[in-house]
Amino acid sequence: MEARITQFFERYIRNAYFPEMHLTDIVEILIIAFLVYQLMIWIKNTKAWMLLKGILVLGVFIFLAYLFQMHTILWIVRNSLTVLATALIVVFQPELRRALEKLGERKYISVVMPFDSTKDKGRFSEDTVDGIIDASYIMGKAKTGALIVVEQAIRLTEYESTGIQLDCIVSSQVLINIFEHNTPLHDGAIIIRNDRIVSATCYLPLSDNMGLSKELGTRHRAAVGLSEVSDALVIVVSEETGYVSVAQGGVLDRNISREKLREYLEDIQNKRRDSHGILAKWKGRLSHEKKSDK
Ligand SMILES: Nc1ncnc2c1ncn2[C@@H]1O[C@H](COP(=O)(O)OP(=O)(O)OP(=O)(O)O)[C@@H](O)[C@H]1O
Repeated sequence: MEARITQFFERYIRNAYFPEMHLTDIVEILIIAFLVYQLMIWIKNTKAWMLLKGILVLGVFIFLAYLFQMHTILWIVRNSLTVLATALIVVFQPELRRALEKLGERKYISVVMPFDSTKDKGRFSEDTVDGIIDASYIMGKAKTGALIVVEQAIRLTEYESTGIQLDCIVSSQVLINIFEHNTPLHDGAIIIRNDRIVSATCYLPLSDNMGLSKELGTRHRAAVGLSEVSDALVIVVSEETGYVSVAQGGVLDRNISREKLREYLEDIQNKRRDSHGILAKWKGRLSHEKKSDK
């Protein structure tokens, strides 16, 4: 028995090829695993999922053409590959742009440059935070619909220009007044930059995330849509339910409490970076995915 085991080890284990592992190999594997995971999330949350299914069907078709040696079809496929690659870049231009913008976001830059001097400066004041929170919950109670965009590092000039330019200090009274029914500025979204409202009645891009609840209408889709293509924090007050929700990074956190909204706002004010850093957001994203899988 012993001899057999030794023989087995001699034959299979000793001759087996174990590549030499270095620390850089482990780091490389971790980076690739992280990138593949991000790619899978991206495919799941964008129109890439439908496209992937289309590509699979096309792949099966090409395979059959290859199997049955259909030369003309294979010739067409060979000659249109470059056009297809260019078409993919054009179709995914907004998503690719967003991915590059995300890389340039300050949270990643500050990992590389820990001495970033702007890190501890708040983007907006406590008064602005209080104004947004008070207005959101007063409007929620009165079932007044609202869409409030809080700009961060990425400038929202292209969306700002779809609305009416304003230059007004944020306060709960002004916000409530803007979203009052049957007033000229109540439709669409307002954009807040630092402590000022810079535009109202703005049109935001609608999300095509198929995972969003069917009971949500265009106001919520617009909030998620903008949060997918920018780093903005978007607050939605539902006219139907009075719920206050927040969209950030393509994820909608529905019916949140005052305290939670304050956490979101203080987080982007850069005051709570330690407890709400990249890791915490990652954990939050995982739990959101678990919830939406149910
Ligand atoms: N693309 C958009 N950009 C900005 N605002 C939008 C956009 N689409 C819709 N809205 C706003 O949402 C309003 C319509 O909301 P709708 O009832 O369709 O959405 P909802 O998500 O069901 O919200 P609610 O719960 O408040 O009813 C519009 O009157 C407009 O003010």
